[in-house]
Amino acid sequence: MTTRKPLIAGNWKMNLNHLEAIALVQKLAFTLNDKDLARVDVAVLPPFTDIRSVQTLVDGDKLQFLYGAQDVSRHPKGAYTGEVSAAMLARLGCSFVVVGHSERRQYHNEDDALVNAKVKAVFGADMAPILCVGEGLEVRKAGAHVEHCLKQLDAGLAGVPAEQAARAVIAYEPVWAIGTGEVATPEDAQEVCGAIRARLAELYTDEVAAKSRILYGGSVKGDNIAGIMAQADVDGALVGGASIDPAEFVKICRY
Ligand SMILES: O=C(CO)COP(=O)(O)O
Repeated sequence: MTTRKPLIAGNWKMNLNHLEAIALVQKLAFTLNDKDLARVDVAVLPPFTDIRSVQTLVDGDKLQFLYGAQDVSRHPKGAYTGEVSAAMLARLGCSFVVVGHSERRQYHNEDDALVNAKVKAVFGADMAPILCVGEGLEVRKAGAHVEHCLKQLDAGLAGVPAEQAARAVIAYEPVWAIGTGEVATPEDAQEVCGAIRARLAELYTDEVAAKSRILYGGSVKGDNIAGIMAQADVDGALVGGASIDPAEFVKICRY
């Protein structure tokens, strides 16, 4: 049986100023010890402008943290004003890039084709995408949530070969649970995460499915993480609001 090391990733979104960002990483570094980091992978996902500083802290103090970005350009280079390429992020030591977050799908009109192109750009630069899927409230009420998420998964991974897919991190983030305080039940999280793993086995192989880490995201806090992590197919969490509060994030990492 493949054992998957849990991953707790903090998506800071567009929060914190530069000094607060540095202070947060320093607090996490001070609090999380080798035992914690042997048990779980901990990653922070700052805005682009803070990644270089996070890299300096991680390299300078030989911290065991991972880090990544919240978005990436689909283009490799060239005249794309305002864009940041996957190669640029890889050179900054990023391990992960969030792709297809519902906030980008919703506010920046990112469709499945763009999400797929970004997933490929991230793999092409030897990083791992954190591919987000998740349904809105209407879809859930209609009982079509599993189907909806699998469709987003299929589209996000279209044309991605098995050797890359095994590195993918998939995050199930129901839109109705993001920033609302309304966390999914552990059973809800397991239903969709289990379906995602079964689909990875169909799309690729049992081995790919067994290796891929599947996260839950949406109102994860220190007092609800344990039940979610107890589920067979939940390998970690993508944490928003609680990830910029060091005490709360540490509590989550120590679920
Ligand atoms: O969107 C999320 C992480 O990507 C979840 O955000 P919250 O934890 O604030 O609900």
